[in-house]
Amino acid sequence: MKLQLIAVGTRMPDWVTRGFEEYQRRFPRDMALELIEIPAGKRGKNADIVRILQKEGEQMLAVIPKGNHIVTLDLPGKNWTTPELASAMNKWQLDGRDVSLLVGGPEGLAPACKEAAHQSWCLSALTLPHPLVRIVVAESLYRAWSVNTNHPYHRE
Ligand SMILES: C[S@@+](CC[C@H](N)C(=O)[O-])C[C@H]1O[C@@H](n2cnc3c(N)ncnc32)[C@H](O)[C@@H]1O
Repeated sequence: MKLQLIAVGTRMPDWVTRGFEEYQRRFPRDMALELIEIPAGKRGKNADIVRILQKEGEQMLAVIPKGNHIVTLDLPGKNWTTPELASAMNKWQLDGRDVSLLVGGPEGLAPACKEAAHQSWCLSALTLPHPLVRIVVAESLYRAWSVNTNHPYHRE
């Protein structure tokens, strides 16, 4: 199974890139974590946010291979514990589809992305900055993988 993290925002600060790659490189070959960055629309003074969100959403959905299982990162989503995330990951693997995880930009995800989602995952009741979300997602997925494979990274 492949994991695809589709996130709005390019040109991340160095600490974000390094933080994400720190976890990305730990994934095994049979569960590689790919990052696809979607350029954020220009948010000028009179920007049409509805149109910008819609365009970001279209770009996100366009890079998802047909048949993938789609999980949005969203505040109304499910608050998974690590064992629950590990169990969800097990189900994804049994299901046999690749998984696309979607992280929105400053105003969140486009309605079309929310509609396309099969599952929604909430990391915390706090709104987190989108650059940080990609690091937390990578670490949490790696931890879930370590639970499922009895790797010593996760300790109860
Ligand atoms: C700055 S937030 C957007 C906030 C926006 N007001 C909203 O309601 O979605 C950017 C993205 O980070 C992700 N995100 C932020 N906090 C999150 C959380 N606690 N759980 C899951 N995803 C979160 C979501 O994908 C969101 O679209």
